[in-house]
Amino acid sequence: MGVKLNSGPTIEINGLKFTYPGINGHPPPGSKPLIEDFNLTLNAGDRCLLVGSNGAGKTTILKILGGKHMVEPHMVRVLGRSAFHDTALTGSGDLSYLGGEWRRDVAFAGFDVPIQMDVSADKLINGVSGVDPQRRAELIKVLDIDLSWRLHKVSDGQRRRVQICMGLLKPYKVLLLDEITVDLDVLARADLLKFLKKECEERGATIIYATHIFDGLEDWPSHIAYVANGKLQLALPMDRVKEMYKLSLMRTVESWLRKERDEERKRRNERKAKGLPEFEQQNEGSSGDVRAVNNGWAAGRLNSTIAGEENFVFSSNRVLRQ
Ligand SMILES: Nc1ncnc2c1ncn2[C@@H]1O[C@H](COP(=O)(O)OP(=O)(O)OP(=O)(O)O)[C@@H](O)[C@H]1O
Repeated sequence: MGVKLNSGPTIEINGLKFTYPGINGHPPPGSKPLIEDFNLTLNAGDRCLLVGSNGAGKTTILKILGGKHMVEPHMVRVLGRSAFHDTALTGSGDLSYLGGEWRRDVAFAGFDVPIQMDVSADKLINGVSGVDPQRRAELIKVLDIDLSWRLHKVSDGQRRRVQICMGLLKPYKVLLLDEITVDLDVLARADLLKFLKKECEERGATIIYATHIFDGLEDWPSHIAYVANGKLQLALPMDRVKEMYKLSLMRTVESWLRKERDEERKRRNERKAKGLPEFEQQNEGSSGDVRAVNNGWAAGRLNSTIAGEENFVFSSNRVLRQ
């Protein structure tokens, strides 16, 4: 549930629209946006799971939030600022993004160090200045890191632990995680998730976590956001999801993705029957409709094919049926 440390939302996505630029740096003429009509509001303490099928747009959304792609400043506000235009947000460590290119490198003293190079965990982790020694020690313990590890000689999972430790050293206010736990063993993943939850509950951090791995996540998120074809299909507090679906998290998400896939197949067959190309031009056409309301809450009309024609407003701790 949201911790009332900050006044106002920590993350606000308002009518986000985004198209990847073509080779000339501009969106190809006539192309449909990859992300469209996307609205989401999160508060301090919220832990939002971002789910969706491969290619749904999760990484793109996280990268936009992380200031890696330019969008109009009003479309994405992190801690009340535009992540792309206000570089101090990431520079200060208030906003941290772990994913994408980060998977190949470790940010170290202003440089990106390839994670396979011959350098010790000690040098990397203790080489970052301005870090609270207690926080550093806690992270080393949580991730069970041996400081004598040399990055080029350890396993993928051990390297990943060092990398995650580096990414969490500064006490971020907003953390964007793009599936970072794939290499971790069950224990390391469970301990990390517990640490991240504590960060939200005690410090009021806000986390968005995009993942396909639901093991051990049952009681982790406070909210879940489901994206399909670049559109937000559903955004709800977890309590509400459990109440509505009465299934495990994995089975719930599975049911959404199955419906989405079946509908997509049906659409393709209909197109074929009409003599149209089976696959639509990328991001052409979409379904779902979500809008923001003025008081900073997000309102979502669930895609009728997913959960029936119902309207919900969610804040960090309650759902109102409209
Ligand atoms: N740099 C790029 N240029 C053009 N299109 C891109 C680029 N990166 C991603 N895309 C396209 O954007 C769509 C969404 O990709 P994205 O990586 O955001 O999906 P995702 O939901 O994170 O998928 P996954 O679960 O597989 O990681 C895909 O169709 C992909 O092909």
